[in-house]
Amino acid sequence: MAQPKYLTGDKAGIEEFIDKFDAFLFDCDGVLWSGDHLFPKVPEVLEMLRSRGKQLVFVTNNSTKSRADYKKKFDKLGIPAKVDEVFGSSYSAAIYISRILSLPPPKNKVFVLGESGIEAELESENVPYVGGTDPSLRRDITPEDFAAIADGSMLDDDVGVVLSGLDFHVNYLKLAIAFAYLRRGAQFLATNTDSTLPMAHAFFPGAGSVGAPLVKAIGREALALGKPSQAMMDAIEGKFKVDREKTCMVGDRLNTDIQFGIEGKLGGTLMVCTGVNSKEDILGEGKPVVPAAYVDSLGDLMG
Ligand SMILES: O=C(O)[C@H](O)[C@H](O)COP(=O)(O)O
Repeated sequence: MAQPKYLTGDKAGIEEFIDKFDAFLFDCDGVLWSGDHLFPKVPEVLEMLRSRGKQLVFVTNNSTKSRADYKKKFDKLGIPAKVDEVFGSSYSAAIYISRILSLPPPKNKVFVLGESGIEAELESENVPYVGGTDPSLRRDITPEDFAAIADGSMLDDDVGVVLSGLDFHVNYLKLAIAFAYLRRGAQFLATNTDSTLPMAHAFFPGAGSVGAPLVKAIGREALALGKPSQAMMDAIEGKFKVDREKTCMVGDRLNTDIQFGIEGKLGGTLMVCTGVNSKEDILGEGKPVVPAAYVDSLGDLMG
């Protein structure tokens, strides 16, 4: 497998690389920022690409925020972006449920293991849901709960899907309810299955780690609708009409972002080393996923 091209400090190489593409799909956590800490020169890079007529799409697996929430974050961090340029895993899951799965109402209700970003995107697609940020579920399970889950009186007969995402309020009660729906035959979906969440320049359990207890209990994986799922790439191509050959995926995580671009047969992939993976993960023989090029940090594209 060809070695990736190192572009940091290579002005001519950067120009040549950028000129190959009309569109850039940007991962967010680990590429643009860590939490609320913007990496150096990110606004300048995005502005430079826009000034050269490039189409930008922000493709994030972080299901805690809706597109509107991300637009607020971009504004707060001084990043020029339009809400329609954001395509998150919650939106991808909502589109899949409403337009692809499209279970016949009323059996299309979703039990959410996740935050308000998922709820907002389900609402944007008129998909009914329960669970999520419901405060009545943020408590210890009781003997009465065990009985009511077991006899079904606590469950909603219209729930046909369990959607698992990054949930900062996960607890045994919510897992027990989700598990009960899965045992009743509900479809098992995940916004994404990232093992870790890059935050505050460190790593924390990711969406995949939050949903792992359900995978263990039910004995099967969820269908993930975030990167590297090609259902997400197809939805992005359909919405933004990008030419895959002239599109580049920019990411920090090999097994989601870069794999997403390679499996999507995009014209190129660029890894930045400010997030999950580092250059040691892509240099040398026998590496499973290798980007076309890499830089130390996104700001290096300013040459
Ligand atoms: O655990 C997660 O959900 C992910 O680590 C996180 O949200 C990834 O976000 P992205 O890097 O795709 O913006």
